[in-house]
Amino acid sequence: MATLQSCTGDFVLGMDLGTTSVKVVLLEAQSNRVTDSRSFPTNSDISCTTDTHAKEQDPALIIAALDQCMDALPKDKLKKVKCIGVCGQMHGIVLWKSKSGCEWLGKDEIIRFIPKDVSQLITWQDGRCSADFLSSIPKPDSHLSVATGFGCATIFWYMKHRPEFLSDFSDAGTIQDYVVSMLGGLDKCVMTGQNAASWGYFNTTTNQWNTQILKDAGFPVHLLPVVVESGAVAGYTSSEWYGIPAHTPVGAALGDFQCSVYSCMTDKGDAVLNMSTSAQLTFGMPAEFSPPSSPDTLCPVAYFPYLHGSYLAVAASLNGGNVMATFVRMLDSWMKEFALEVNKSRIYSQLIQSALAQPNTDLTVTPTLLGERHDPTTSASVSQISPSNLSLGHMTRAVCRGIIENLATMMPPQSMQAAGVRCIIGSGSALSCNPVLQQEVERVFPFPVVYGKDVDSAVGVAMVFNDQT
Ligand SMILES: Nc1ncnc2c1ncn2[C@@H]1O[C@H](COP(=O)(O)OP(=O)(O)O)[C@@H](O)[C@H]1O
Ligand SMILES: O=C(CO)[C@@H](O)[C@H](O)[C@H](O)[C@H](O)COP(=O)(O)O
Repeated sequence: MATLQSCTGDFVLGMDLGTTSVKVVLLEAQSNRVTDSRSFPTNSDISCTTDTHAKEQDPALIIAALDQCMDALPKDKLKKVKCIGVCGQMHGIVLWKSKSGCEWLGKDEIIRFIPKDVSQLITWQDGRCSADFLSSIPKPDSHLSVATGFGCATIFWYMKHRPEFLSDFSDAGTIQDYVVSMLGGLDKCVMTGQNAASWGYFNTTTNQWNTQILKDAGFPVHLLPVVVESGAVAGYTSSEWYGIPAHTPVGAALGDFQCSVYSCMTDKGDAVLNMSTSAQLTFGMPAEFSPPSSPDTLCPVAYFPYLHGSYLAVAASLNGGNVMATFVRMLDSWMKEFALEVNKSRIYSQLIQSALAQPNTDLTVTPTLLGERHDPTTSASVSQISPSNLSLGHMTRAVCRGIIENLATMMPPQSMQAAGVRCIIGSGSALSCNPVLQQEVERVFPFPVVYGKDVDSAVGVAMVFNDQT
């Protein structure tokens, strides 16, 4: 596998293909400082009328948001990029035809690609694999269980319900693997253990897919990506791209949650609370830790591969910033019924302002709109309602409190203390843009809390590849 030792250039480009937005940063290699960052929402959700559990996104719109970001970065600096690091939403799957997954276009001196023979992205929020369905597929040889929204579970679902869909494609990966494949002109998708673990049927100890188990079940194993080390180079840009020279190294894609950790964890006693569309509370396991041999499906804490063979203990909640976003969408649609049009960011700022003026509430919101992987059938609820606690401030405070308390239920502060945690680092834009969530973190957890910025995963992936050179 190629290395980065001999790369010259002044900047590393970091990219995070998130569930809600795409973020890019330019990291100055010498100082390890971010000089420029851009973020654009993808607005890529596809509404599926036939299956309400389906959660899909349009890759063309994700790449359009990436184009907006790239177009807004300083052109002189892009010419001096020495390496590209990519991360993004884990677990999900997109399929494509390996020879024609994109088309390259050149206009006004800008060379870019657009998706061509590519499926929709079936995301980590997808709920089409029911508990019954999941119990009908083989048991994995892994310490990680398989949940709905995981790439391999989604392939099993298509095998049963729409096998002809799969035969249209020769390659598959997460959306971040797709981007790496297109930039590098790869014939076969490569994937790091971080993303492979998020698909299920991957043994993190041997760093291999459960190929025999999958073959025995008739699974199309030719769709499985080739696994490489986290931190490895996947290939080199096959063309100039937004001024970045051809032949620039592209790192194999990493998970967004591991990259958010890399951007800010400096000490063994640090835990990281990342909140974007979803939320993860995590801390590093000792170097000698090895995971159990089989999964505990009822445990809210999982052990995900990080770097150099180490693991992160993580409470990965499906209910983070998306809960606030759903609340905002609900208010927006109610107001539209009254023929009122209020800008979404105005709704966020009013909610936050109202909740800051309401520091406490007895209203209780259980925020688990999407269930949780260890408890998929749980749903959200509002309780302890009284005539005096129905203001916007009470409701927003209760939503934010519920999101944080749910995380504390999944990873209790006592267990964090016992593991040596002394400080929480807050990251992700849902947290950095919302002081009410910040107050609730500080109230619920008995640790000092410090905050990062809103583009942390993009910074983290740039740092990973800068540290290799
Ligand atoms: N104007 C805003 N004020 C506060 N929070 C916001 C605002 N807009 C979006 N958010 C929060 O940010 C979340 C999305 O964060 P983002 O970093 O874009 O996610 P991802 O990395 O998953 O793409 C939303 O789910 C919402 O909770
Ligand atoms: O579920 C996990 C890890 O198991 C998540 O932490 C993982 O980061 C996924 O990428 C997210 O669910 C999606 O990330 P984001 O778009 O919410 O930032």
